[in-house]
Amino acid sequence: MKEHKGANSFISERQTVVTIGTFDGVHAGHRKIIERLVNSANANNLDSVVLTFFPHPRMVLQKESGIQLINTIEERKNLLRETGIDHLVIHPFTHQFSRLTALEFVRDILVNKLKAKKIIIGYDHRFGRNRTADINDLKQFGKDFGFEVEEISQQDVEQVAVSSTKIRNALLDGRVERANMYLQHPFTLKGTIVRGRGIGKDLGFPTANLEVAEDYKLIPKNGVYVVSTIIDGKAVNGMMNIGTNPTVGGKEKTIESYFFDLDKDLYGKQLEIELLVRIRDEKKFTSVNDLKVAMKQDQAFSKQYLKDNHA
Ligand SMILES: Cc1cc2nc3c(=O)[nH]c(=O)nc-3n(C[C@H](O)[C@H](O)[C@H](O)COP(=O)(O)O)c2cc1C
Ligand SMILES: Nc1ncnc2c1ncn2[C@@H]1O[C@H](COP(=O)(O)OP(=O)(O)O)[C@@H](O)[C@H]1O
Repeated sequence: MKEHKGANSFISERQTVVTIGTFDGVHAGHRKIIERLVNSANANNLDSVVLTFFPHPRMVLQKESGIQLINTIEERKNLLRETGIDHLVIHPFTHQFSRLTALEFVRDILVNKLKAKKIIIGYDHRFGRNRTADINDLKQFGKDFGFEVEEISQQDVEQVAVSSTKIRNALLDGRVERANMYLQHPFTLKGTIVRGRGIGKDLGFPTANLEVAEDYKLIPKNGVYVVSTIIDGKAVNGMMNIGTNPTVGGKEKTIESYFFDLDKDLYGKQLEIELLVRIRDEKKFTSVNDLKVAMKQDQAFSKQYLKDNHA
């Protein structure tokens, strides 16, 4: 997969078949559409192109919406790489870009830059300034400019939309097993290990604090989770707490993990941590000792869960 930082720097030998979308989560439904794209490209001797926008249009046009995405752009890129597409075009979505008319978008971007011979698109897709154009306009443009339009049916579009929403809702509810089932891969949190308040070691459970740089990344519901990651090339399991540490008078929301059978300085490391299942709510215990007891129970639960489900 070749990555292009915008349609302007796109180069390909052959003409292309293009699909347009956010593909947040790159879940089962997205994979079906992308499979159609790749098969169509192969059958017609075309290159397959996914055109996506970043920042997400709502991050630019409705800043206050506080949009939360399942994937950061980096994660989305890595997941799309596995699907076998030839090109990923990440076009910068700016106010200026949003002012392009439908004609300008089709002619200048899809036809002239991306060399589209075919476009696979949802029946309800709208585009161009103020989203004025629809799929019938696109079909008419196709006649004018010589490309074909393949429509994704209402049923298929709804399935995709529903599952993105379902995944977000499941994560916000802490139902990560359910989310992972829809995703067909584990939901992850990726970031840098930073210093906390240094209380963990005293508790007997040193916890690596994960700082996620992207403010638009969806963070699942507060609580305790069984997790898995790779540290220095080795698979490591552990348990994570997302919350404010009320027992020790914390205020800020932190994401911290204790990893089993590991004793290593992790400060500054980049980790991508898979969330597997939620164990319980975060609680305000009456003593640090009660917290310790709970964490020992969490550890026992996690190990049993990993044994049963993650051998
Ligand atoms: C598995 C796990 C479960 C936790 N559960 C709770 C909890 O229920 N309530 C709470 O106040 N803190 C909880 N914590 C957070 C601890 O209070 C935290 O690890 C400790 O304050 C260390 O913070 P530090 O790394 O910033 O020093 C939990 C941490 C882990 C790793
Ligand atoms: N098994 C482990 N799991 C998590 N962190 C560990 C482990 N062993 C050592 N560490 C180190 O200990 C640090 C956490 O210790 P802690 O006392 O909780 O301090 P802090 O408040 O800075 O997170 C981690 O960031 C990591 O560098």
